[in-house]
Amino acid sequence: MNWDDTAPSTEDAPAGADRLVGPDADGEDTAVEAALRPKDLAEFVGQERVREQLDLVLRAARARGATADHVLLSGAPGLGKTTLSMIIAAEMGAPIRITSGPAIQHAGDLAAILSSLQEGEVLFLDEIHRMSRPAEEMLYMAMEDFRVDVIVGKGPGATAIPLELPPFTLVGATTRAGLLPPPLRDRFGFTAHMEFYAPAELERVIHRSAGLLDVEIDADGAAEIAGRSRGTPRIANRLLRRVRDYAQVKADGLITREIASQALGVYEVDARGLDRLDRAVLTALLKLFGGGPVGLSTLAVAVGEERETVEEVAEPFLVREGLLARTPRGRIATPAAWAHLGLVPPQHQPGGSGQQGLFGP
Ligand SMILES: Nc1ncnc2c1ncn2[C@@H]1O[C@H](COP(=O)(O)OP(=O)(O)OP(=O)(O)O)[C@@H](O)[C@H]1O
Ligand SMILES: [Mg+2]
Repeated sequence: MNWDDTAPSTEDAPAGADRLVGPDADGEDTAVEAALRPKDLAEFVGQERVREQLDLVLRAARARGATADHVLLSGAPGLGKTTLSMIIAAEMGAPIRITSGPAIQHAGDLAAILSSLQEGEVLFLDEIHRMSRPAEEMLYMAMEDFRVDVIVGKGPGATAIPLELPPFTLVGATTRAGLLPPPLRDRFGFTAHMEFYAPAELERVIHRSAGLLDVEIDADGAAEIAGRSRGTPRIANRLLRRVRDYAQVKADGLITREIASQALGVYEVDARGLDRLDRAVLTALLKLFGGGPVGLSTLAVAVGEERETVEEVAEPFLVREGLLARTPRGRIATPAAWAHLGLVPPQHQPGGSGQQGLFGP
């Protein structure tokens, strides 16, 4: 049993990975994302500050005829980190090599990759926070001095053979910048913090994807999907595909506000982007516990889910949306939660417990 609330979850098969509004890529996403990825900075929607800063970094490097500084991309899943890494390579006219932290368990794995890089190449290291310690230490030196020490042999006879590397650009991506050791974080010349997207930006993502997928959609239809996409382009693209199916089967193909709303109703994604699990958690909190405070375990039992599922799959978005708050005394619902589910909070009488409306006579 895991009593440590701050322990990172195992990320191999995240609970809720099959949700329509889940932030992680599913099999279908993987197949279509390549086609929907913006190819250069100009096509990349939103993230104005990141785009402007990155544009300067890349332009300056190009003007100097140099390899760009190492870049760290941090942000929630589905916000465009992989996409940006490919854009960095494209903008630099450089090839890109793609690997990930979990794939590099031994320092030797990293040495093999580093020593085969071409000059100027972009090395994309996804989930960089999940690299092993020895590999991480090798990376420090590679990033700073473009050199690695390859250890040959074992025990007292082991020797370190220095190996020069061509200059390269490391692009690291992480959903948890806080887990990166400071010496690693400090070796990046530029860190881009990716934010959730505003509805208007998601509308642009949706119109762009609709064009590429040859789907007809009007402005209101795009706005309706954007409002349910939880600030995440990956979710926007996924909802667009489901609404397209509905529009083809049930209507003439054109996505209007009404069609989008009906389609996402079928998939139980509500006007604010909550799905069935999110609403079950909120409903239990409001109806069974008068809005809380209630402990996580009790809440999980009430909705028939694992504690971790409620905590890691449902709660982050509910907290972000200001519908639920985690307090030392337990989970509580905010006034916005009552309003969203169309329920009336129990009367708060002076000096009363606040639960009399539900539990009183
Ligand atoms: N700014 C953007 N403009 C247009 N489309 C975008 C943008 N950002 C992301 N997308 C689209 O969203 C999808 C997911 O993006 P991407 O794979 O880059 O996310 P990620 O941050 O790498 O996610 P993960 O953390 O799961 O690896 C892609 O299909 C991409 O086309
Ligand atoms: Mg990615």
